[in-house]
Amino acid sequence: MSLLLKNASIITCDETGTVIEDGALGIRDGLIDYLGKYENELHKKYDRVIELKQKTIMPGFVNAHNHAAMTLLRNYADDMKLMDWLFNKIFPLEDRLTEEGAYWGSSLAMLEMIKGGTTSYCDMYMFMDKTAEAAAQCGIKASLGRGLQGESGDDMDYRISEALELYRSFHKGSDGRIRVNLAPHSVYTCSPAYLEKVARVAREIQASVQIHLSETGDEVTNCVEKYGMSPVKLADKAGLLNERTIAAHCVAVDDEDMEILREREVNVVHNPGSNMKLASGISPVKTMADMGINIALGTDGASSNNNLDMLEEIRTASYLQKVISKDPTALPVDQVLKMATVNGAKALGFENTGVIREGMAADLIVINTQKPWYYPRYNTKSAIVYSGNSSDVEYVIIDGRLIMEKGEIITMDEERILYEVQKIAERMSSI
Ligand SMILES: CSC[C@H]1O[C@@H](n2cnc3c(O)ncnc32)[C@H](O)[C@@H]1O
Ligand SMILES: [Zn+2]
Repeated sequence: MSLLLKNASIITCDETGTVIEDGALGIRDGLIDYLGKYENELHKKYDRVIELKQKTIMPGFVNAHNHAAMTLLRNYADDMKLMDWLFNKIFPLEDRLTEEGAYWGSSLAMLEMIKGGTTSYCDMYMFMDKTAEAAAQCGIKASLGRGLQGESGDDMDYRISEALELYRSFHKGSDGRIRVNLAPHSVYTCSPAYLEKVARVAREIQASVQIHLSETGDEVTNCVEKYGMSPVKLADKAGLLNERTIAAHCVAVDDEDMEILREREVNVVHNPGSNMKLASGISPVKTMADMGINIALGTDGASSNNNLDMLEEIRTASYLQKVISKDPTALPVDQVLKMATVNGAKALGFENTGVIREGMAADLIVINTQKPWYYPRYNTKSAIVYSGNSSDVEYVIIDGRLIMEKGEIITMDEERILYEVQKIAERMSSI
């Protein structure tokens, strides 16, 4: 079905930050086939026309670091430091996670992401075949990695085998909406030999790699004590760092680390909400972006954030860099919007999304900007970044398909997801 969206402000997130007022956007075969002012009779070329007066179209957000099924652990363990939170609360509860839990927890995350305007995301977790099923049902674009942790021996091979099985079954599935990556968790849960093995396998199949890297000062101190080098240097020595690598966090990085990340063309994912809640620190993303490193944005899992709201991450990212640099020009509107869209698409290897342009995939959201907090309208992009609400997202379109219309999710059963999740959470936490 072809679709024409008309009379909207269109934020393109293109190179020059173009905004088209009273614009029209045509969609055919999943792609944007018209972008510009409404022209007479244009509507006759499309099967359906949606009138969007006072509304704003922009690219869907790309959440470049998440653990979807962790919605099941939302509000389970708060106000703790990373290592205490992870090893004493999260890992033990995750040992009780089942396939069913992963499916419904992932579905809940997708429901929340779609409602907040996210059209693509990256995941590292367990039971990823179940997450892939949920993604296929939802229609969201997803880069999925089975989390890998290991020291040596058989154990490491069994997890990597699972990751390869996931790759064979789902990579480029759902009309290309699902990708599979390799996901070594971190330098503190994987031995150097294990990281080397993952790097070798990734090279063989040309897969993307995602890893938590230098999330805290403690991680760096322990790594230097144990291996005599920083996590970035260790990951580089293992052969893990290249233009297909997604490095989440990069909070505790020094000049040499950042130079390595730049040289290897690593994609860094900034997770300001999680970094603040776990008191991990503030990533020097302005410095890294100024060096030319591709910086994307992510929420991290719902247990360390505690939501999957990309608009909140956008605002937090901008404010945090202004505060630490004492420079209000740090991470201005256009830059932070790109981090949440086109930079994320690049990081995840989704080449055809993140920007509104003819020929690109129609991965779009419509925000109802006819609300008090968007007025007066001097600058639509600023209004969205600094005073917008994710609950104002009314339409979500992915590959030209309506996933949400007037706030109603079309592809998933919202009521059932909430019911199943509550049942599973009660079962998990009561054992
Ligand atoms: C092995 S699957 C992924 C693994 O990552 C854990 N996790 C979630 N958030 C973080 C974070 O901020 N730093 C490190 N690890 C994190 C999650 O609980 C899973 O066990
Ligand atoms: Zn994470």
